[in-house]
Amino acid sequence: MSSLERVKAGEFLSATLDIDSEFVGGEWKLQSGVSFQLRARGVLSIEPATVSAQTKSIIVSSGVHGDETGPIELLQHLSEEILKGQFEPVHRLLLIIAHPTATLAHTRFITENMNRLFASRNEPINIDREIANMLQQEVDFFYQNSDTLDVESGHLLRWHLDLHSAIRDSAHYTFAVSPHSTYPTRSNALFAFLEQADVEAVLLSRTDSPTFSWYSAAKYGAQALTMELGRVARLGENDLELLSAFDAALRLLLTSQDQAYRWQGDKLIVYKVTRTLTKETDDFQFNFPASQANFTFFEQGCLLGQDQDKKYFSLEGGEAVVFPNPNVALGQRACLLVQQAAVSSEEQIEVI
Ligand SMILES: O=C(O)CCC(=O)N[C@@H](CCC(=O)O)C(=O)O
Ligand SMILES: [Zn+2]
Repeated sequence: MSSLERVKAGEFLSATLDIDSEFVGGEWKLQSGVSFQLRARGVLSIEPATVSAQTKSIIVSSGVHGDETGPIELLQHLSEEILKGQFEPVHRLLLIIAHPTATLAHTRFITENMNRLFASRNEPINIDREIANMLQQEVDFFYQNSDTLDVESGHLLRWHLDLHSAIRDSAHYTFAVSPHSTYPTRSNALFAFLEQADVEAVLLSRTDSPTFSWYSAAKYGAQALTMELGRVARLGENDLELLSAFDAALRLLLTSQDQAYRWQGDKLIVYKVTRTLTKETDDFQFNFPASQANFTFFEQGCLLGQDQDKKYFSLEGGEAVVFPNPNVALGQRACLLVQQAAVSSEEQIEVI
């Protein structure tokens, strides 16, 4: 069976992972009127039977880091039901299983961390760069054929949920990073979604980053999030029960014309990113173990790490560390430092 035939039969994941077979794309439609386009390996676009001024354009991506497989399994289940006509989205949808070569190799990436390759188009010198370029083009195509805003309600129509799993312990089992954008991408609807998905915390980034969710937020004003959904495990060994609240909230998002529920400012913990520490030299080191859990809090004045003669101390009010990794490439983020923040719960969420 060709990759196209396998996807049509509901096997989006196994067709994507069969990298030795030639890729065959194509378009087709179900009797319900839902139509599909297999645009590239791991990129499946789905159009609802009818489109209106309220129709959202939602990207759900997984596997940007190849070994973060829980979200990949979740997308396989969702896509299978859509492909078999058992679940019908009412919005435009782009499903992505991003990096099959890294997934097959059980690694985060092959040569370069792909989630640092979305600042601009890359010179295509390795597979991570080639895929990042292809994904940028697919996002361009998907959003360029869509409206940003439902003018009547003022609701944003572009969404991008980039699904990951954390590689270390975390005080919050699920959390999200909201990338910086000059567009108003932090809507009440987005925060209501996070709360419904039982996501425990959200980090508000205040500077540009070269990540996939940043690309959609910064270039297209999409309500984009990098979502950390639990811990890394091998493909087939994920307990998807732990992601059932997220799955339910996603399905609700895909099938509701509009969201009645509003975020009132409770439950979800909001952090602002105070600093991004960048590894400048090979001497960069943390003053805590490499396995330190995400959101470990340091009182003001603690020595967090150093890079040659530069020393990093926690700021006034203390700071918590997220994604600490001293082994990143030079010039890349070694960790985020965050502080809890009070925010307004109006139409757009702002730090008070
Ligand atoms: O658990 C970790 O240390 C890394 C998990 C991960 O892949 N996180 C993303 C976050 C991206 C963002 O800041 O939006 C990453 O590092 O790419
Ligand atoms: Zn990741």
